[in-house]
Amino acid sequence: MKEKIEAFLDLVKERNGHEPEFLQAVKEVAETVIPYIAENEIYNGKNILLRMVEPERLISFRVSWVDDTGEIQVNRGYRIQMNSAIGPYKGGLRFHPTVNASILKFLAFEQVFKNSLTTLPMGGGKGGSDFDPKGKSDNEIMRFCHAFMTELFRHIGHNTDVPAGDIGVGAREIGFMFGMYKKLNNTFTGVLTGKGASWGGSLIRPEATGYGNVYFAQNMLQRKGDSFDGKTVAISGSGNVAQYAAEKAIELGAKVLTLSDSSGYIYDEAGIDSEKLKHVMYIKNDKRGRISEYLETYPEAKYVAGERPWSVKCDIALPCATQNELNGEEAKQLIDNGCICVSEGANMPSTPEAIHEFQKGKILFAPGKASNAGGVATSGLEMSQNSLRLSWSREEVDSRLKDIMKDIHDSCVEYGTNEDGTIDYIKGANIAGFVKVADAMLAQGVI
Ligand SMILES: NC(=O)C1=CN([C@@H]2O[C@H](COP(=O)(O)OP(=O)(O)OC[C@H]3O[C@@H](n4cnc5c(N)ncnc54)[C@H](O)[C@@H]3O)[C@@H](O)[C@H]2O)C=CC1
Ligand SMILES: O=C(O)CCC(=O)C(=O)O
Repeated sequence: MKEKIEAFLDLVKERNGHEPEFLQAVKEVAETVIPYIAENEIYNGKNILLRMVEPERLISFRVSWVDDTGEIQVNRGYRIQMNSAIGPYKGGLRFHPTVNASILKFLAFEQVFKNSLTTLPMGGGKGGSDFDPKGKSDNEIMRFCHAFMTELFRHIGHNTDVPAGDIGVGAREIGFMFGMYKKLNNTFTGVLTGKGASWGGSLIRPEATGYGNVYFAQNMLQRKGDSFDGKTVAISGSGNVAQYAAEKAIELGAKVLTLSDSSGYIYDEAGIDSEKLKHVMYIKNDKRGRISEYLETYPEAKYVAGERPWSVKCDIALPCATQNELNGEEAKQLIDNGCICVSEGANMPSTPEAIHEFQKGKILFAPGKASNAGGVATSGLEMSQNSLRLSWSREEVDSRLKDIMKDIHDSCVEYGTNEDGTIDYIKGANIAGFVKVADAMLAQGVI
């Protein structure tokens, strides 16, 4: 089996050798899915995984725009349409200077499995730009988003490809892009999700990824007779996912100790309570400042520049910032400090070495493609509401989100139970996500 997996990975490497993040994501899936394919006759000899690692379409385009000084800026835009076997391409747009084809291909590949896990009919895609929103004025953001959409619009549509937010793309950017799409197409459709509530957005979508991650962790803990109540929680990031993971953890009786950004982390020993979290939301969402500014209002907290929060003693860790933000050494430190559960809010935040430590330590570990699927699931619910021309209440959407996260958890248990009764949530998520897409691909023939 080892040789089979290596031969497959060598082939993928030959074609994508310069794409380390993509190869990392493929390796993690191949290690669990290839043995499953070998055991299941119907998938044998069909090269399904080889087809799944090749995007159906990869679009790259120039985005020219004028900054506030009158200078012309040029960025690169992308949309990766990875797999449409079970529904229209669906997945976020990331605006960050590190964006490149490797990062977007890893995200699009993960998205295919994640969307399949949600039980909703969504294929997988991802896109974005190497545009850096940091320090840009609202007008510059608007001009960039408009310029980006003047090309993207011809590749997407509410039945074709439905983008949404990701790092650097929130409600403000979705608004600007939706406006330009509507103008160019002269149609008001649910072509993007994450829209404002008064113009087609779903309640709870902003909260959904962070809440969903905590619901997933809650399911893992409940299975062991445990809960969030009274637990200490370390969270990385301070953006959309981190903020709402913190909100839900606090609501469930946990004490949130940390938040971070790319410059460092804050550690508040007394706990970041609801009021303090509101202030974080003001710093990050309104002022668009740095997490270190927390100390201007709460000087009793500590700020550690240039570090990540994983040396802080905690019961539960929720990495909610970005890929490869938790390495093997940090994973060891978390376990040595008594951490019992790691649930990924970000996409692929744990390095392979970190995952190895979590598995060796036999602690609860949820891979992002399962635990952060609440965001895209609620995007799926936004698409349903748009089609029905209805808006569901907060309670209705939240209750569906909870049910979906429980279904995803239970699918992971179904496909990921080891002989000793422990659950390999990585294996469970990969196989459960694979089966639905593979069955659809088989039914649709070689296309
Ligand atoms: N927004 C959503 O609905 C979903 C987001 N995700 C994933 O969650 C993660 C966070 O996304 P959002 O919160 O939406 O983005 P955001 O733009 O709202 O926040 C990103 C956060 O990550 C921090 N960050 C970025 N680069 C960093 C670095 N190199 N080191 C440390 N911190 C860094 C930023 O300072 C910020 O706090 C990403 O991995 C994203 O792909 C996953 C599922 C859905
Ligand atoms: O809601 C969506 O379509 C995008 C979510 C996303 O980008 C993700 O799950 O990583």
